[in-house]
Amino acid sequence: MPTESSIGLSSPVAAGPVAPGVYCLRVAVDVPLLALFDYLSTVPVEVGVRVIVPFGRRKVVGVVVGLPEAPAIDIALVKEIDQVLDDTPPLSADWLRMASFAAQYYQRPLGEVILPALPTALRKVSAYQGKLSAGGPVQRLDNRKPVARRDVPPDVPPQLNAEQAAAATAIAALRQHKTVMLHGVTGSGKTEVYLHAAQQVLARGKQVLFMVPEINLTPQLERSLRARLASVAGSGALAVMHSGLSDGERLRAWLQVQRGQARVLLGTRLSIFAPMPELGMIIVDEEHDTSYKQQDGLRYSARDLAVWRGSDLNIPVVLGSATPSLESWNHAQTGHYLRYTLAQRARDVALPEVRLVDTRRLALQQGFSPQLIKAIGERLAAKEQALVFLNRRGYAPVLNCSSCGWVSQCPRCTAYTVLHRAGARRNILQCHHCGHQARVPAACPECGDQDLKPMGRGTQRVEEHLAELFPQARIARIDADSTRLKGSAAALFARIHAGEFDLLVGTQMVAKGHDFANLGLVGVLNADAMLFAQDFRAPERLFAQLMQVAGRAGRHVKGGQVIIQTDYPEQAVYQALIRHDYPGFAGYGLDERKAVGLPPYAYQALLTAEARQLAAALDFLASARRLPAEQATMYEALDAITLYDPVPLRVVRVANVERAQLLVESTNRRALQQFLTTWSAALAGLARDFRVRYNLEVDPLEI
Ligand SMILES: Nc1ncnc2c1ncn2[C@@H]1O[C@H](COP(=O)(O)OP(=O)(O)OP(=O)(O)O)[C@@H](O)[C@H]1O
Ligand SMILES: [Zn+2]
Repeated sequence: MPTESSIGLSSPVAAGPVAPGVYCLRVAVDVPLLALFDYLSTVPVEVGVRVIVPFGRRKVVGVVVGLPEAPAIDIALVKEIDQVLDDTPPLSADWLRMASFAAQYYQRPLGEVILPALPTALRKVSAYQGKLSAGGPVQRLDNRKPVARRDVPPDVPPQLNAEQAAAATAIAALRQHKTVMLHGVTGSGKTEVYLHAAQQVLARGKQVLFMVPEINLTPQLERSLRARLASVAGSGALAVMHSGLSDGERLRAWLQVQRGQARVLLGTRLSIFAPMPELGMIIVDEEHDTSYKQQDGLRYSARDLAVWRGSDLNIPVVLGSATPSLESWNHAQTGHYLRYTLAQRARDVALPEVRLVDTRRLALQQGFSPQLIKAIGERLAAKEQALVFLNRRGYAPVLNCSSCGWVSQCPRCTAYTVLHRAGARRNILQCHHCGHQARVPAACPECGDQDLKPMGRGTQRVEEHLAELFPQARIARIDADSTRLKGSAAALFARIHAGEFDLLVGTQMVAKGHDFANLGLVGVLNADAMLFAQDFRAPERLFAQLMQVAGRAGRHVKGGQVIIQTDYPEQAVYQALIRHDYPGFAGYGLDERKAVGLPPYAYQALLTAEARQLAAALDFLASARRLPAEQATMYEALDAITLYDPVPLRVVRVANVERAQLLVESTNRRALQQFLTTWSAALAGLARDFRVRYNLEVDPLEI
């Protein structure tokens, strides 16, 4: 019973019964390919309502997306729905428009967009039927005692400086859609600008969606938001949504915003799909951050969807960053986005001095230059905190036999295994690609020599060195390993902010957003690793990362300093950093992209195939590449499209699966979209023939 159209919503107005007392519903369910199916109902049901329907031998939850006059197939074959779920308001027309746009743009069936966006309980048959369902998840939640109110005493907002005031006033004055880029150097007080603009939107009775890249940024921000917004919108006006919530917490937040009880939603990328009936503004903080891109399932960019949703709802969207993505910067340069600049730090402090230490001719002590060691010592003596940044977790990236050259390798991946300290005396080898773990061999598996040595260093080893160098210092390590448990990142950051540590060692987790009050020095180790990465966005990302981490220094204390150790001090990235020159770096980057026709001057899609054997993946891609020339409908669009040769991924094998990719490019976004729609429809059948798994990613961030 699949219908003809796989996407596209029909009119929400009931078409009237197909027979007396019988209504036809078009329902989206979470299955691949044709995700819309027709059902009959004996009661009229609105578009946007969830229903339980029979599907094959199962029952599933679906969402009504259309009310056709007649089913697309023989009515005798059409089944009846099982149950109407009316314990939440229907998904609104604008919400469904966004889902439909995302489905079209990212080449996914509508049902695979709509249903995964809902809290689990709202899309689970067992939550509604069976012994334990007790009136359904919404009623169960509503029956429980209300949540403890988390009142935070109101704070006194600082007097905005002139740049902040200009930006906040201009943003708050917008009464229709405009995308505003708030380009503010690190510590320039972008948060205050958001808060002031948001307050005014709330005062007009609207809701605000405030997006941040990562969960570990939310506690600090959550507190300021509660403190600041209580007076305008009442306490309890804030809901928080991120992937670290339990199913119940997520459902609660969803209902609070959908019912309009919560006026502000603070959330990570998934919050772009929150139902907000009175949405009046969307704020995307650190808009350049790659966490806004979902990396599996529907591979959407929450930032891009935010701009789309804002335009669809005709409301302003604010994109804030010290280092905007080149895509967004380009829009600002061409006048497509409004731009406000905060060039000064908000407090009475200057941007930190950035110093490059040329490590080519230096004797390093366990990876540290004498300059960095001296600088750390001085900060500690002055009772300030210092941070050592190294974007590599574990003890050492590889274990090596010094007599035969053996290196520790993952048996399932084309990658080294990383040496980790798993306890006081216990070391393990761990693969960062598939999670595979192995004991550390007592002797070299190749030659039997016992002299196995860790090569290079990760955060654990740096922590160990620092403890030797500065035995008095209280050291905290912040990386994915030290913050694995739920809530532990928030707890660790709380202790750091409370001044319980003198020295911090961390990966990019510490780089973002945090307003450290007592941090005077940032030291950067091994930044060069990213300098020569193949990905064309690597320099942009390195610059952003270093600028962000540098920006943690000297935010409240004077004389902040950043020391970057490098073998390539003359590189453009580093030279721009010394000058804090984002516009210069971005201008240079955009010129380069333009010269070779890369985004934002071209649009891309990436077809990735996975198979047991690389050859199968490559064969599939080669056939996929030939398809268009063989099919007349696709051939027409081909003029504007470039299909590159299929190539193996850099890390070819992960968990015994081999991977290859095919890049599709066009300077014409619409042509690319048209092409992808026809092409992706044909790919599914092809993949079945070749027995490969594949995914098609639009606007890929990594190639
Ligand atoms: N007008 C102001 N007067 C005094 N202090 C201010 C003012 N505005 C903001 N601040 C303070 O300045 C500090 C930096 O602000 P904030 O964290 O918002 O910077 P940011 O622009 O988000 O920086 P980053 O991009 O580095 O995260 C905070 O401690 C904030 O409380
Ligand atoms: Zn592995």
